[in-house]
Amino acid sequence: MAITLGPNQYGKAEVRLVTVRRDGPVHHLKDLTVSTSLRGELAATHLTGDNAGVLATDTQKNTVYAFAKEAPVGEIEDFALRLARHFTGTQGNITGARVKVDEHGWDRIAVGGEPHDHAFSRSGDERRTTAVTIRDGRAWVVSGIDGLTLLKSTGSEFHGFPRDEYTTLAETDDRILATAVTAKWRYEGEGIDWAESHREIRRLMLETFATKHSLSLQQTLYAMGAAVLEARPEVAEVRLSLPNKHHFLVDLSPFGLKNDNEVFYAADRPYGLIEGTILRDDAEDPGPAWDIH
Ligand SMILES: O=c1[nH]c(=O)c2[nH]c(=O)[nH]c2[nH]1
Repeated sequence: MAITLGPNQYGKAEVRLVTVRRDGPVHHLKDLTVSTSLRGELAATHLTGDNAGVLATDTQKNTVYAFAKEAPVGEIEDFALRLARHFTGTQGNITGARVKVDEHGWDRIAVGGEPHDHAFSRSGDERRTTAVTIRDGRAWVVSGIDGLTLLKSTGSEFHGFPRDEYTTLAETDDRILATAVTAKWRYEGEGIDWAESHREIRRLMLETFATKHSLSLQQTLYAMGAAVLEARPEVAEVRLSLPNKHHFLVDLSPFGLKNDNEVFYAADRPYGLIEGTILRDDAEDPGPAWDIH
């Protein structure tokens, strides 16, 4: 029985790339997931382990990040074409390349009806939620928002934290702050215009995220909940669960490129998870709180 190598390809899957183009105070965001896959004369590595023709998948990933800095990403079709032509044009044994790019949409957060310069909410994925509990004939309504992803490309710092022998995190006075909001708020009473209340609570949380200069996600969390309680008397308590969706600056210096807060690796895990409850101190106590959430 003869065994042969059939069709094969290799590449880096799902490179998470976020770029911020800074035109003065107005920032433009691109959020892409890029996958590369190369084909060609690759028998040697499979059959003998000779890697002379294997452009490392790590190099393919670096190329994605470096290309994002060397010229504006532009339309995803153009970006994919540039990358695919590069791989097939520079590696003698690579005769085919497939570059897939998914673009994730972001809308500018509206503040006072005007699109914000550097704060965005991701399109899609968001859900409006409610959980109603009847206990001893009494109704408790807890409504909320799930999967509302927000990002600000400046206006966020994190420093002053303790440094022990395990601390490596650099202090920063300008970072991307991104999160996916899970919010639950407990209503006081029932005769409420639920739709209007939801719309206004959402607006208050988004505007606060956009405009509050952040020294920590914890501070932003508190400000978002407090803004709701200050403006909406029908709400007794707000609970927020905010993952810190880290965006790491890509080190482009090995390629002779400077990264002025423009090219980021959007990590999906692990992530910080910041959670908290913001309460009105005169709110009625619903009893064991988790029963109604
Ligand atoms: O806003 C933040 N809060 C933290 O507690 C924390 N921890 C960390 O590593 N980065 C951040 N950012």
